[in-house]
Amino acid sequence: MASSSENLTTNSCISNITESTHWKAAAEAMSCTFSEEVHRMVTHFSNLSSVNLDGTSLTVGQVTAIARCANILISLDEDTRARVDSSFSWMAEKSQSGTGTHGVTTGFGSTSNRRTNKTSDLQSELIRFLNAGVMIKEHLPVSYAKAAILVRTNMLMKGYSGIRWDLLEAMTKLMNSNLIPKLPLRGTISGDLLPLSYVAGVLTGRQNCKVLTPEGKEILSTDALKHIGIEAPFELQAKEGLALVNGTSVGAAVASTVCYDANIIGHLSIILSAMFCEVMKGDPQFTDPLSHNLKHHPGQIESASIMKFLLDDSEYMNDSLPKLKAGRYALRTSPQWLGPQIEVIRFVTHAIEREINSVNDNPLIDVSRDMSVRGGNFQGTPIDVSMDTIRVALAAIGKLVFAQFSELVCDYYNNGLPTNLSAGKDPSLDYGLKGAEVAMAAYCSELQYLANPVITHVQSAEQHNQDVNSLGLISARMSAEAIEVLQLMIATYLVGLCQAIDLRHLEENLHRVVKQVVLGTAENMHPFFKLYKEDLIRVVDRQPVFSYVDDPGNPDNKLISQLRDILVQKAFKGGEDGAEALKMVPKYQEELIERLEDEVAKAREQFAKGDYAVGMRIKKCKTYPVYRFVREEVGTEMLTGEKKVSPGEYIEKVYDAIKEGKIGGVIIDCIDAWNKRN
Ligand SMILES: N[C@@H](Cc1ccccc1)C(=O)O
Repeated sequence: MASSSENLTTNSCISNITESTHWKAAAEAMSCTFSEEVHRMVTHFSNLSSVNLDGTSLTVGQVTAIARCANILISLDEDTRARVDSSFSWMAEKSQSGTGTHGVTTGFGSTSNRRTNKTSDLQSELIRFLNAGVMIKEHLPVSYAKAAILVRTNMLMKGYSGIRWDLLEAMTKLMNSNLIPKLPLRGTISGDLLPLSYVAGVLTGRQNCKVLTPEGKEILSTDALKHIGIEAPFELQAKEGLALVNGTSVGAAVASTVCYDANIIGHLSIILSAMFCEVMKGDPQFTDPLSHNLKHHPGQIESASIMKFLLDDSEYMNDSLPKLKAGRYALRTSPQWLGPQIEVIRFVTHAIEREINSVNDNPLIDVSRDMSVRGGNFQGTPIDVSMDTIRVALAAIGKLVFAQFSELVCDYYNNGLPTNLSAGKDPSLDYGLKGAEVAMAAYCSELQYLANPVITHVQSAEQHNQDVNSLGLISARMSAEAIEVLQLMIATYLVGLCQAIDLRHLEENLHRVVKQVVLGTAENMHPFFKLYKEDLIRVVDRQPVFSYVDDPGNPDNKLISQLRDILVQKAFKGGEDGAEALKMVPKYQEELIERLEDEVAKAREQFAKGDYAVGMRIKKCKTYPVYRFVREEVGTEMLTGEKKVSPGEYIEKVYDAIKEGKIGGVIIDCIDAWNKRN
């Protein structure tokens, strides 16, 4: 993705590039499917062992991998060295010539009317006064700080900032040794001046700037520098302080990880909607391409196509058990709902990928034109707008997950599954996922609250010099929080879906036994009963197993009463034979009850031991990787009141596995064939 805009920001003849070139590059970067892009992103993330920074080709997958893994080696692309060096030399020369360059020989921001020729001292003072953060209780998580340094280094490679190569090398060595400057969590508005000033503080050996070791120990900046072979801290030269701090790298780094996770969640929610259709025994017609092609939104079309692919020969769609007539909106319109969200996620991801490969410094040095240019690329509006927007999409996905989960756990909607999805023998002592349902509502509410925009909260700052400022990092942090909450919802939902799949399996096994008992008992009665076998089977097939199976011996349960009714009706119309058969109905009922109690109990025991008369449908489904992940890779089982394991114990395990990045592979396993098919 980044590669398609490659060179648009490094070309020395930038003025020759027309506006439309960039729109074209942005559009062309979207020419593959969302799935292909997610596939590539996950592969970047999972197989990364090294990254060579050249200022143009960094991806959100790479940033996320480096944020989260300690052993990815970062190097600087030697081919870019000449341009970095020449911008530094240009600045060094000009700083002596007495021309006023903002932040080089003048003061900063609203105070740029001041003048000095002590260019090095000015940069030290910049870092000192920007070290205004507080880190006693909280600081920016180390993973984000590392990603921020990565993104900053990448942008400095572009050669418009007037910074020494040695400083870039020092930043790279710090990252490779996992010695990460401690940055404040809060205090940034447009450019990430405050947090980045602590990176500069470490490089210049400031005593208040600390570094965190891989073991989480806090060490002095000077000790960290010694560790990477730098005995004397750097003395910043003209413009170098500004080059380090005046930009969007921290917000862009956090936003990169948000985009990575959002792509995974966005894609997963398409797969989970198909799985929802399977366990609900929904009608898959909602995936028919006609609807989607006629609406012609690419995200919707792709979502529906993936769902159709997953459902086309799904074992759940092909059995004889009752189907949902028309799914509710959370199922039937899931492609319409998810399509726009993945379009937003994609668009945002591309914007963030442009940002991490952009020049977001000020002032800029154009050696080719022998001038510096004052502008405002530190303004992180692309980050704020992207992160505000993605949060709305995340909230909408969460809403869908909530709606699907709510249908699934309620027997009024779930097409024959037990209420609360409780799987125990005695529903009065098993409330299944009721607690998880409550938690889900809490998560969903928090997520919707987080969807509020940040950009509407801008204050005019720094004596009205920064009278609009983008708050990119704040918005990225809020989005990272939204991701956390949504991941909790997804983990909870996954446990619910797998519970439902196991219940369908139990249902089938019990259904088989009930059918045998109903017919077997009829066989032993009056021959008349045999004539009505089909009717008896129809009753068994239509009546959901879980509506009677917890109390199979109760003569008033729905199965027994319907069987009795049908036999009585038929007997009344059956002449002499019927009259005789009618007398047998009480006996049939008595025997049926006795055998059902016995056989159902036995079948339950057998099922609990993993001895299945009817195999697992899910194993033959294209969504099986999801089930396998939750049950085998994570290590969970069907929950029952009898087993004493609480839902939270399993949800936590699933959440943990998601956090470890394991769900990406599950998505690839599910849609690999779909990707290849295209
Ligand atoms: N971001 C400001 C520079 C600045 C630095 C430090 C404090 C205030 C302002 C600019 O480039 O215009």
